Amino acid sequence: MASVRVENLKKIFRRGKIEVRAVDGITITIPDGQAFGVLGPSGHGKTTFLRLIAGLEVPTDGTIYFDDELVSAPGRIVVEPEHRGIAMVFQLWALYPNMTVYDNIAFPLRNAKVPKSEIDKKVKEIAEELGLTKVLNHYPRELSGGQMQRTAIARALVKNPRLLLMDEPFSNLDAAVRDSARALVRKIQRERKLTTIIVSHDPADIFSIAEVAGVIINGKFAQVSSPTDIYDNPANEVVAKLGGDINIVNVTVSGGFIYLSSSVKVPSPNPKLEGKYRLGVRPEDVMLSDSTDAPGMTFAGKVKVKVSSYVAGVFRTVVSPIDDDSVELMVNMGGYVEPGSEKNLLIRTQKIKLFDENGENVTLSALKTNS
Ligand SMILES: Nc1ncnc2c1ncn2[C@@H]1O[C@H](COP(=O)(O)OP(=O)(O)OP(=O)(O)O)[C@@H](O)[C@H]1O
Repeated sequence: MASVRVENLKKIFRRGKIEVRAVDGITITIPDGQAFGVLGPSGHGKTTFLRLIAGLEVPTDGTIYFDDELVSAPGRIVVEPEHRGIAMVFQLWALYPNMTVYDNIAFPLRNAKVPKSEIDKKVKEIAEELGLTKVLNHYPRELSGGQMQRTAIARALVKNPRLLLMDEPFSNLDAAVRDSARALVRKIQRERKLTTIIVSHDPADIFSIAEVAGVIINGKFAQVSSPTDIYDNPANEVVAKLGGDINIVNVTVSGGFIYLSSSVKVPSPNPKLEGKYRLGVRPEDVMLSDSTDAPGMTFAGKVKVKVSSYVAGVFRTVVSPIDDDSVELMVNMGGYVEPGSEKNLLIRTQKIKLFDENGENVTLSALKTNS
């Protein structure tokens, strides 16, 4: 296993006269044994970052070390990808359909010209570890979904990599098997303490596997923290949206209250803030009730239900303050709520976030005041 140390890493692509700064000055250390997740929108440098670590791209600037060994330097690859001890997984599902489980797992070893007897030993060992011994002679079409996943993982791990790199590994799986695939990768990563970097645009991939996550925006890490912290305390509005569904509404903060409309308000978490902000609150931190209180929630005012639709196990219900139709909030409800009905809006105020005009999270910032 290895630690990965990246210093001031840059990759600039040139398309004619246009420069694309795919990776724009990343410095990070991923300790030995850690599962590190890279979350980011499409086209913001996730794959390029991973390819630089793999040695498939030459850095424009900056250095990469595996432990204390320099592997990439400005303008040159010092250690070739095949000598880095890495396994790369692009899609967990992608087994070779015309090869047996045995041959699928043996493939990377044959490629590396490992002697036959050693291949046999290693394939059998990893098959035993992953419960595949009985299906070594089966073809992928004869496997259950779980066996396919385990075969793909066995193939990634058979060379005993010191670093596992995964690029959107679950994107081709159906929702039902995706969860078990994530759980399996997490279990194996934790058991083996295998340094792992997983990149995805899907927060569920990152949050279910990574111990530490970095959010990459425009080739830079906008935030590096625990997944929980990224979800609960996003550095800015873009990170907040990448982390999951969030209501964002324009608000006025005045006299210690945040006004969503003139009649819907909650206490401000920061008495120093005054003026116009954008409020962020996740659907699970808002509820509708006939009562004005619920544990941990604050009554904000009266709202009218606009739409209630069933999505993935919850009724996504859109409401507006009764005195301002232009403000909309999405609330997750356990049952259908009749459009047109009036309800009390309750908000878990300790979970709200306030963003300034630059999108920065100023919820608890003592320095930023607009007075
Ligand atoms: N070989 C290349 N030549 C020119 N531009 C490139 C090349 N590879 C990537 N880019 C550009 O660099 C930027 C970052 O691309 P990258 O693939 O790293 O993003 P990403 O976050 O992985 O996106 P996605 O999730 O869509 O794969 C994009 O603007 C992309 O068009």
